[in-house]
Amino acid sequence: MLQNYVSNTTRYQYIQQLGQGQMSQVVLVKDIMKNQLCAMKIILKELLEEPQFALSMKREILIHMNLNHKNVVKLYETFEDDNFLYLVLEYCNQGTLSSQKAMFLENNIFDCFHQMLDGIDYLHNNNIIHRDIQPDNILIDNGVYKICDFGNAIQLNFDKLYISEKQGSIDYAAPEILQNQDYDHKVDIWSLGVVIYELLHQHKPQQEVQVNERLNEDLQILLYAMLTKPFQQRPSCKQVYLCKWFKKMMKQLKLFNKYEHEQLKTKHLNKQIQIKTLQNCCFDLKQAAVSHSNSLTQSDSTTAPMIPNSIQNSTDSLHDSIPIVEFPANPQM
Ligand SMILES: Nc1ncnc2c1ncn2[C@@H]1O[C@H](COP(=O)(O)OP(=O)(O)OP(=O)(O)O)[C@@H](O)[C@H]1O
Repeated sequence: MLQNYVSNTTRYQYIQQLGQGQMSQVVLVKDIMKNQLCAMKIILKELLEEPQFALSMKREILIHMNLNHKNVVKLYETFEDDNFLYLVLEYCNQGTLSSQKAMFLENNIFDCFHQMLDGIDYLHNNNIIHRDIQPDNILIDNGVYKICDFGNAIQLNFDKLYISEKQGSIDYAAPEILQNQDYDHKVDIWSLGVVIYELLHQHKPQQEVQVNERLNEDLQILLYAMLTKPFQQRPSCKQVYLCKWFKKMMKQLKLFNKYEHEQLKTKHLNKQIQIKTLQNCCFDLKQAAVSHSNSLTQSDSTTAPMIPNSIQNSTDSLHDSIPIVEFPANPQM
């Protein structure tokens, strides 16, 4: 039967069924024009008469079609005929994270962890909260982890920072969602924390989170932080990138940590500003000292100005501690 649906569209050639969602069929097709395999999600249009589902489909398409990131499944195009709505997606040849048989241990969890974080960080930077991060919604293609299923996602307006709509799978949903409280993008950090916890422990965290004490201490700290119930205290994506375990792992694997880079740049800049401020302050003091000594020795203009040692020492010690800083030529000197 599915073969007939797909043959309605001449561009896509049916190959086989990939899976079945609650409201859709997903099939593998070949895009004849691009000579490329794609996953096609086929939705019976009758189902769109249900307002909640229609809203979720609309959101899914509107949000998903504008996304472009390595760790997010691409939505190539959508079209419809009399009976069906079609979503043509990037095909992921290893199925979902939930279907993986591989064991995840401390030494191989980072690969999947940082890829999912990269995808979530991209969404958050575009004001999108996925709200349903769970193993069924992570697809894998040649070892690349990709977030899919934007049916629960929401794009925040600049004026609306907190929402209270109940969404996502209960098992992975943050406490603030389950308790009908206001929430923000940190709900995705909680869900990612549950996914990683589950991969490492083979069960979901209990009410009182207990991380395996044999795991690396810095990873334990990170998991506890991600699974912190008050979301104000839970880290953002950026804070996860900047935690000790992540920085260490990224360095070890020679991966570029953009937030660490940014942090170092800011630190360096701040030091330069601090030095320049201090320097200017020193120059002012030197000027003051010059004027002061001039006023004391008005009758003897050849006397060298008295510059307090403490000021000289302070500039010397700054030079010692930060050798990279170049002092600008100062006409007052
Ligand atoms: N891009 C893809 N590449 C490969 N397989 C896919 C792809 N998209 C979906 N699948 C397969 O189809 C199954 C169903 O897809 P999906 O969960 O997106 O449907 P759904 O209708 O959104 O489901 P639900 O309503 O339960 O969330 C997935 O579990 C997966 O096995």
